[in-house]
Amino acid sequence: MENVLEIDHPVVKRYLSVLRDKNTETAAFRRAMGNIGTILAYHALDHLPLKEYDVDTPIKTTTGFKPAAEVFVIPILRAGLSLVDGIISFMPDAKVGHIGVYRDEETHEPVNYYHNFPGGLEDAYTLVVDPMLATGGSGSHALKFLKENGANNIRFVTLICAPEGINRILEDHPDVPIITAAIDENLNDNAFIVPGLGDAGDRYFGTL
Ligand SMILES: O=P(O)(O)OC[C@H]1O[C@H](OP(=O)(O)OP(=O)(O)O)[C@H](O)[C@@H]1O
Ligand SMILES: O=c1cc[nH]c(=O)[nH]1
Ligand SMILES: [Mg+2]
Repeated sequence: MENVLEIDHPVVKRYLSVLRDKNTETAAFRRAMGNIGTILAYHALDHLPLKEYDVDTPIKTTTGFKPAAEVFVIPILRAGLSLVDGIISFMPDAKVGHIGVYRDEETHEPVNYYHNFPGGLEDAYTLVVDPMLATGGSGSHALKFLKENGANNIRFVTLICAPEGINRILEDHPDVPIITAAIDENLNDNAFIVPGLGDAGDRYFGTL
């Protein structure tokens, strides 16, 4: 699918299996999220623009590279926080902003309750992060809000997607590539991803 990268890697498949397993305890769930966050970041940053500069090795001067844009990581609270440690361990000087969106449990519509973004969204290379892309309502809403605040170079980083959520983002935000570890079957009557992993925020924070 154009604009969608579904990572196909044996180690990712293993971490995903740990995350999906309802018997996985909080500590192991957190570890797997952290490790997979790093792999997602590796792929999400594979088009990060670079600029050249001179590096003096002990032997001679050679060409070095540094990002031509600042990297911003914007988790959608709460569950988006679960991937942040893994992402910033790969990109330690990324700036982290926050957007709070929860999905109303009855209507499934997104509700925005908080935001705090670093200055300079216009020029940043921005990763919007949420492990679950279900109906796509929360993700689409967060992307619209970020664009209204100036962001214009955005990637959506997610662990597990439903086809419904992918279609929603592709339709509402055709300029935003999606990086994911899995595209699952569909949504159930409660708009949960099938087979999914259940409620990512509750499992990561131990609030089940
Ligand atoms: O694609 P959607 O249908 O909008 O569903 C996905 C959203 O649901 C979950 O958040 P939730 O509302 O459970 O909030 P939480 O992160 O605080 O647990 C998840 O982390 C996404 O943000
Ligand atoms: O499957 C789902 C859908 C929305 N939010 C989750 O945490 N899991
Ligand atoms: Mg939740």
